Amino acid sequence: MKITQAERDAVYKTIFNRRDVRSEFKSDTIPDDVLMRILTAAHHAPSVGFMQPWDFVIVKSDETKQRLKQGFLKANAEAELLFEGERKDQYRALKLEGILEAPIGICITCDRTRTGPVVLGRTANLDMDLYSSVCAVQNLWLAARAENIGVGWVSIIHDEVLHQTLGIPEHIVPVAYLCLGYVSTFYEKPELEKKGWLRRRPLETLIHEEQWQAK
Ligand SMILES: Cc1cc2c(cc1C)N(C[C@H](O)[C@H](O)[C@H](O)COP(=O)(O)O)c1[nH]c(=O)[nH]c(=O)c1N2
Repeated sequence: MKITQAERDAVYKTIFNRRDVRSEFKSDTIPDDVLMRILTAAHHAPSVGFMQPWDFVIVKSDETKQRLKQGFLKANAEAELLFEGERKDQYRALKLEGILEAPIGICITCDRTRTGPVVLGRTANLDMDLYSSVCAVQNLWLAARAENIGVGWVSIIHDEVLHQTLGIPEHIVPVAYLCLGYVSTFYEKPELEKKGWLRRRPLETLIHEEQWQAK
């Protein structure tokens, strides 16, 4: 199957216009068939040895979201202490999650035992299963963008909060907690860039010919 030029352009358009969304969620429900398309895209991510180590925990209730929000507030208060001076003020002014506003939360996990102790491709580096679940996150993020649905990754929360709140078994790793919803707007640039936190690095400073060079 050959990808046409228009289809190629649509893929790049989706990649370049994907954003991390925190503040612009609308309360509109995501229809089940749309959610299933997005989850199916996540489930078609590459995985080491075709291990498919992911599960998807879907969060819709206010009660669960409130508990997760408390977890965020605690972790965020700890995070604030790590920044100093002006940077701390800047950090405090950022909104870094949309847990309550987003109609749906999805926790993508990694079952490190899924296909037994020896997995094709995971023999030299055991973390390949985690990387596989991250591939599912990215597929979900891009598929959601193609559906005009925003996604925000909330990592300022301790794993134990996700384990306890979502009943995730101990041997399963919560890889990502994602907030999903239709949005009022997608920013053209990363919000952290827009708000002066960091800028995109020039690509040419990140490309190394043959050998890694300090740049
Ligand atoms: C692993 C990981 C974890 C997080 C994020 C991303 C990733 C990949 N990002 C989003 C991040 O800030 C964002 O991707 C960058 O700022 C670039 O912006 P765009 O995604 O291009 O809009 C993110 N954003 C946020 O507001 N709170 C968070 O806890 C996190 N955590």
